[in-house]
Amino acid sequence: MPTFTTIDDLEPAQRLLVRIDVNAPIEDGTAQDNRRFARHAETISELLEDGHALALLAHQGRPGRDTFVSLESHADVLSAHLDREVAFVSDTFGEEALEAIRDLEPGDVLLLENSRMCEGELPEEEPAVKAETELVRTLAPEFDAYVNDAYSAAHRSHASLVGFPLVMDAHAGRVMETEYTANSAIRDREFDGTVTMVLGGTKAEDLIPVIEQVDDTVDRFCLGGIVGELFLRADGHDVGYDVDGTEFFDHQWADHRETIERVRSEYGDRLLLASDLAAESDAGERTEAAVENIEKETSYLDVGSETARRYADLVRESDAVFVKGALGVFEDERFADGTVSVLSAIAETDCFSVVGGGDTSRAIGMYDLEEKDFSHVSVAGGAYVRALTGDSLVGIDVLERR
Ligand SMILES: Nc1ncnc2c1ncn2[C@@H]1O[C@H](COP(=O)(O)OP(=O)(O)O)[C@@H](O)[C@H]1O
Ligand SMILES: O=C(OP(=O)(O)O)[C@H](O)COP(=O)(O)O
Repeated sequence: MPTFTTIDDLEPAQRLLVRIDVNAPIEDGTAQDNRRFARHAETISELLEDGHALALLAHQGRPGRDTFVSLESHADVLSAHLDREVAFVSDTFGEEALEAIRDLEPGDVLLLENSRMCEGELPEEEPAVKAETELVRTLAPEFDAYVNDAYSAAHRSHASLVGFPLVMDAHAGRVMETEYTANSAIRDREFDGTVTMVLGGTKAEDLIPVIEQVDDTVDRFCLGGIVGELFLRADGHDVGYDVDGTEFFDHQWADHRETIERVRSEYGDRLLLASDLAAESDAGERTEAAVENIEKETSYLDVGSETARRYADLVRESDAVFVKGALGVFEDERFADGTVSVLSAIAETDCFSVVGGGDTSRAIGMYDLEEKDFSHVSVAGGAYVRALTGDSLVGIDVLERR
């Protein structure tokens, strides 16, 4: 049972600072809808119905990446889900933001600018240090209470997530509460039979520690995506290198090479890698190659069809399956085979299954799969896998410590 308080414990009609996580895929500078908007919209609606006035705090991307953009378009996506206007101010805690915050009336909702554009939000530091940042010190006195609904970012010790609970009344929102309950139940559960974990996506730093920490529970790991390509590089294949200006591989390889090589040699056959990969041909079509024949200058965008079938078969034989991260760029139909084959195989069976990741869980809606065919679909990625390992999440720790 969680030991944090929730929005049920709020006094009526308060001025609330609500941390949500609408970190989303970006196309042409604009936020694309993912499941996070709909889930947070439910918390927001409930708070508005209770007569609160809300300022929403959120982040998008990381400095230096293409996805590091303003939250202006996020306000539009959220407005569509809420069926009411979400005002936006292109400032987080400066004069313009404070003016907009002070104008809030009960029932109003205002989205503040990307918190990662503020000094002090990043990097990861102790909550007590974050509580001293200008962001926290300026915004806290403007509100009666802080609500953290951003479960999917709760593994980050950033100011907007861990600073406020140290200096003001703070509660968990509905997404925080439901994800915490679901993911803790998974963590505490014992499984009979074969447990498979499918790991992909872009963030090796989040996934590699997980492999070692869930070692007792998980029988085999099926790897794909950028993370899988880094492991293929460790096997000496010509893949997992940055080409065409991509910035996925070389810095992750520099940071995690030793761990990747160690995990690869320790886990041997329990760690399954792609035997073929798919890329885009000059004619714009999907083309495939066995890993022995891949070329260093090609950008690979999905596992190949032989690998997709093999992973899907392993999923069908499993009693529990955990997925984090896509096996390819599923947003493009040509490169969705790996991800969709695995998800469809899960949906066909009655195994216990959890699919996590803000991007990955989006594939369920995009490819006409139904949420009811999965035991739990988490809007969190890194936070969910960390919770699976039994590690606590700092954003929840600070709520519990209150
Ligand atoms: N080979 C690849 N090249 C580029 N992007 C990839 C590749 N494989 C997977 N991806 C991308 O990984 C993203 C999901 O990764 P990530 O953000 O780490 O996971 P999540 O948000 O689901 O936790 C997908 O949007 C997908 O496009
Ligand atoms: O999308 C997120 O994480 P996820 O991709 O692991 O689900 C969170 O918003 C955290 O973002 P970050 O991984 O840039 O710190």
